[in-house]
Amino acid sequence: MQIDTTPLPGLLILTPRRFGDARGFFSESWNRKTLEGQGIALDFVQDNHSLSGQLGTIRGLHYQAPPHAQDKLVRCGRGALFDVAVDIRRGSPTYGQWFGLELSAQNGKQLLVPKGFLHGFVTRQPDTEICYKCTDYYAPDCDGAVRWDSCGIDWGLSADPVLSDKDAAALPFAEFESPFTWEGAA
Ligand SMILES: Cc1cn([C@H]2C[C@H](O)[C@@H](COP(=O)(O)OP(=O)(O)O[C@H]3O[C@@H](C)C(=O)[C@@H](O)[C@H]3O)O2)c(=O)[nH]c1=O
Repeated sequence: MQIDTTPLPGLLILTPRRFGDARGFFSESWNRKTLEGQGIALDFVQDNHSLSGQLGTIRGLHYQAPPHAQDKLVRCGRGALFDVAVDIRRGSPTYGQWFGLELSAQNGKQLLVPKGFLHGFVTRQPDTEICYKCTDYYAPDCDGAVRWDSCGIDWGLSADPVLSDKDAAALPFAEFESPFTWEGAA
């Protein structure tokens, strides 16, 4: 697995090796033992998969608060998306900063989004599927959202995005009080 850092401490890009042949390719998108050897020890307990039909669909920006905060390993199963994480660890040298990366079925890249980050994405192709593993179970009482257009993110949109009612009504970043601290970061 190739591991690349980003400008935001703890946010990593994981690119699995692909073994190509006449049928296509094989790759290990997660291997606990291998990754532990590379300094990433995580216990994933839930695997999520969603489909967004329309190009320009945004899901986000989401987090789960402690005690059910989640690390997420995100990849694209079909199509292409621009995946975004925002540092919300109070006291972090990069608090409030965002990083985005194209994840596609073709490039196979994965974003490892640790606890203490908002996460969201915009689809860059119709019928795009996202798959992500999480280190804690879904906990609706700890579910939180910040408005997609309140963090200065360049989503690369040429029209209004498709949003859920929940995401359209989310709190702007300026009014958001993060439950995460830099000191609490693993
Ligand atoms: C996230 C989640 C949702 N659900 C249910 C609740 C709801 O009825 C339905 C749709 O939920 P949402 O609208 O929150 O789905 P969605 O907007 O796709 O939410 C996801 O967005 C991305 C960006 C993330 O980072 C995820 O952690 C998650 O927050 O699915 C679960 O049963 N388990 C889960 O883990």
